[in-house]
Amino acid sequence: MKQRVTVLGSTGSIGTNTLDVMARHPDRFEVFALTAATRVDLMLQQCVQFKPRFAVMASAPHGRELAQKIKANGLAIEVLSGPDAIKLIASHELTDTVMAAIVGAAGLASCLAAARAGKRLLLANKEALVVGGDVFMRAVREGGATLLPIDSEHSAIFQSLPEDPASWPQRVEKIILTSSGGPFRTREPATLAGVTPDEACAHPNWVMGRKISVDSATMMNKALEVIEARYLFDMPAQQIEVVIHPQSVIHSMVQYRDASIVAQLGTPDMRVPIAYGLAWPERIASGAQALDFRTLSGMTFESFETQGHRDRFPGLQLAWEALRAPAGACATLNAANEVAVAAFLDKRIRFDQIHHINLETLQAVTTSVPQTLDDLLALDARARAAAQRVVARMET
Ligand SMILES: NC(=O)C1=CN([C@@H]2O[C@H](COP(=O)(O)OP(=O)(O)OC[C@H]3O[C@@H](n4cnc5c(N)ncnc54)[C@H](OP(=O)(O)O)[C@@H]3O)[C@@H](O)[C@H]2O)C=CC1
Ligand SMILES: CC(=O)[C@@H](O)[C@H](O)COP(=O)(O)O
Ligand SMILES: [Mn+2]
Repeated sequence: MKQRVTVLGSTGSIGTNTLDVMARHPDRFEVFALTAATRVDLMLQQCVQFKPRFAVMASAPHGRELAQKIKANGLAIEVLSGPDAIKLIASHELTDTVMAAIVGAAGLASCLAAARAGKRLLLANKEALVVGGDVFMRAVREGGATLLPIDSEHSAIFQSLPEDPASWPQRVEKIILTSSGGPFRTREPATLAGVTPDEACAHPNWVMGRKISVDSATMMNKALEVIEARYLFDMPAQQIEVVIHPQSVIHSMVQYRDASIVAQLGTPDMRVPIAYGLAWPERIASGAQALDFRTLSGMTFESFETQGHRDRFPGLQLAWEALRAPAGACATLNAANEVAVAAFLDKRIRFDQIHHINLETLQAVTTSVPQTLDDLLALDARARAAAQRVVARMET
């Protein structure tokens, strides 16, 4: 029987790559539902090609626009709108697999719904786990969901770990996350105040959405990934390390107690971890090119402690600081960062101010240990309001 897949965030970079992989295997996969926020015309094209049972837009006006176009094209697809509709199809009894590819904490509620409904949950939406933390992982356990990482580093780690999670604490010395260093790896820290959103989004190796691209440029992406690894693999924060590897060939590594290191390598193409998640434990064609070692010019590594990286990327350290604080600190950090990145992309603040907003918000918001989705959403809202106040002060 075919896997019936729901793609949350189907119009984004991960969403379109997911549909690309699925289209290569019509015998294995069918699209059950698609969701998007603003790109109605792309959603319509996807509906024409994949004929899902449901198409969901995040807001009612976009839902109405899509419904008109679906009707005009004579398609028999049910159009819904709003966050509750996204939750509904993420947990629908007729879907087996949910690709979580909404950007930001906006994806948290649908991830939790899929987890509680026991779905095979393919997690690209790292912010949902950073915000959800233990609440998220509890929902996965209690719902009996299968959680598979899509983030390239976490897919690499998952592929490099032994099959039995019970053996990880005894066997694993540490996790080594690789980071490209982004577009500003060699840039003088003092000049970062003047960079534009387009410069920040010009990632040297990966083509991605604008929010994650800015995160790569500040290395907040790696901070979020440290927190993501902490929860996904139940790994103490002090056993997670970051090394700068500008070529993005090694996607991450696991170091074992005997000093052996196991890594996953490949060209920088998200269709590889997506195909792995869709087919796991099997392997299927992804459409990506394999590495050609005869033409690979080299692999290099830089310590975070050298070449001014600490000054260039002050945000990375916040991951370990947030993980040392009460659990809500990770949600606060994420909310601040989402607000700061949006303000930078809107040209309301400078690039170097992103870190100051994150730091100040972390200091301003007192955190507790959230127990429920409502607790998390309330904390997220409080942290966003605090971050907006810092942005407003910086704008003037
Ligand atoms: N891109 C990549 O290579 C990687 C991405 N990730 C993670 O995957 C997630 C998606 O990233 P990416 O694909 O780059 O992002 P994009 O910005 O390209 O896509 C985001 C998707 O989410 C939808 N969306 C945005 N806001 C909302 C909302 N409030 N409610 C519902 N849907 C919404 C968008 O709809 P619309 O476009 O219609 O407005 C779009 O479909 C992020 O968490 C990112 O960190 C992780 C590893 C690699
Ligand atoms: C493709 C992917 O998983 C991104 O998170 C990517 O890793 C970004 O690269 P850097 O954050 O290492 O620059
Ligand atoms: Mn990543």
